Amino acid sequence: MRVVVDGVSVAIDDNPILNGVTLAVRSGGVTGLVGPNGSGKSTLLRCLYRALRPATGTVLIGPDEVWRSSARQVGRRVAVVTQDHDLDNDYSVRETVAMGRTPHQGLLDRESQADRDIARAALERVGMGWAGHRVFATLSGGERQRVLLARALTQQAPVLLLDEPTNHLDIGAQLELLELVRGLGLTTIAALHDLDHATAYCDQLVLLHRGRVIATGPPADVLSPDRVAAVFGVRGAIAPHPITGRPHFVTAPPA
Ligand SMILES: Nc1ncnc2c1ncn2[C@@H]1O[C@H](COP(=O)(O)OP(=O)(O)OP(=O)(O)O)[C@@H](O)[C@H]1O
Repeated sequence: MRVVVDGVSVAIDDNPILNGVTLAVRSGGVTGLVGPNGSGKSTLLRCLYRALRPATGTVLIGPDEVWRSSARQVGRRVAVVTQDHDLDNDYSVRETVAMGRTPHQGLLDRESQADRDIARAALERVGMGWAGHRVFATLSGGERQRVLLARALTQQAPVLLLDEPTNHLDIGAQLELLELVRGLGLTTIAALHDLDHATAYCDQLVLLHRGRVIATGPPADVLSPDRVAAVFGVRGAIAPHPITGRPHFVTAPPA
């Protein structure tokens, strides 16, 4: 399912946060949102999952404008894993993952066997099948992150939004999660800090700087040494990976 953002601007307390952001994300690919701290990545994602209404501009998920759709309609099309872990409750892991079925259920519907099967399969898929009975808030940060991905998969939405999905994960789990996400075949948009992961796992990158899109395209085009120096203040280059031979981003402090 395509995602099209057209002229989206957001201001908070008169401070411009996003400024005329326009981009198109094709169906089924992985798009990385990259940019320095505070460049607007999370804010843009919030506009996509209907948590924040832009002052101007439109967001299309498939054929429908997000703010002309109900939260429930958007919930069937867009699943999201954010950094905000709600720990102020004692929901079990199983209950947390089952919440992903909400957009598919009527107000008075009870959880069906099919709902339970979908949730269980998602939990198994992220390697957390053993944790169903645990209280979500008692899990480690990395375990919680995987459970929230399972909840997103349980939503069975064609578009997956991820805000720093590898945060809290050890290096092996980071690569495992990125491989898993790539293999899902969903239209995925992920805010990523690690430019090497962005290079290795994304079909296209969107580089944000001070709320504006500076460049979009394949990682090797977007992360040119000049642009990386101008935006991040470091020396960076894409070179063949010594193990895989595939493009990989390497960085060095300023000369
Ligand atoms: N509710 C808010 N009130 C005031 N300023 C905000 C609010 N939300 C975001 N901002 C500001 O908007 C800018 C963009 O924030 P955002 O979280 O989108 O950036 P980001 O690129 O995701 O950053 P990071 O990489 O640090 O997570 C920042 O300067 C932030 O301080």
